[in-house]
Amino acid sequence: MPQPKYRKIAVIGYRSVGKSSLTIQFVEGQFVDSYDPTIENTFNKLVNVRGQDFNLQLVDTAGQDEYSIFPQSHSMDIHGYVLVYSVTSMKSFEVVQSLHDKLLDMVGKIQVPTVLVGNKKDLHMERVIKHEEGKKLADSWGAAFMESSAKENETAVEVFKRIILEMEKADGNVQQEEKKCIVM
Ligand SMILES: Nc1nc2c(ncn2[C@@H]2O[C@H](COP(=O)(O)OP(=O)(O)OP(=O)(O)O)[C@@H](O)[C@H]2O)c(=O)[nH]1
Repeated sequence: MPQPKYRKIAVIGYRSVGKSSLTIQFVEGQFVDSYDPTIENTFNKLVNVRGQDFNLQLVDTAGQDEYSIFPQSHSMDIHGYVLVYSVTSMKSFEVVQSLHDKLLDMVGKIQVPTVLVGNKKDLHMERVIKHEEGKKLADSWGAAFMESSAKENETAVEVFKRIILEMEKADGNVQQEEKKCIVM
């Protein structure tokens, strides 16, 4: 049995987009309806993807805006990034673009393993960002894209499995052929 791989993941985005809710849904399997702004929380979870155990450390970061100074700690020892916006908030979509730019500047690379997530997809009536817009942005970054609802366990799990696959790809552990059709 291979040893578990330790991977540290930062969850980043504008305020109130659902970073904590997605992380808690994944780690604890529950949705918390109340809003309690995060300073920073760390969670650990062991997951198995394709027969490999991953010992994940998830850093749920404080909400940022385009004026925030991107904390240096968010670029150190991090293997993958979950960048979150809310499909109900144009502001959060703009902010996630600025955060991505700052992130690349900080790590000094042109690409890092990233999943762009459009959260709150359950709020159909309040949607202002189309699926295609999110996908286009992620494509321009060379990142994976998905929409989620922190109310559903399934999509929260998918977000974190997707970032594991992105990190594995970056490490050369996913065959080219598999990239076209990713089976979870
Ligand atoms: N309907 C719906 N509400 C959500 C979803 N995700 C989060 N919320 C709600 O949105 C509010 C903010 O969620 P949080 O998870 O605290 O957001 P956050 O991004 O961690 O916020 P900060 O700590 O300020 O950065 C809470 O009231 C959540 O219950 C979702 O997918 N659907």
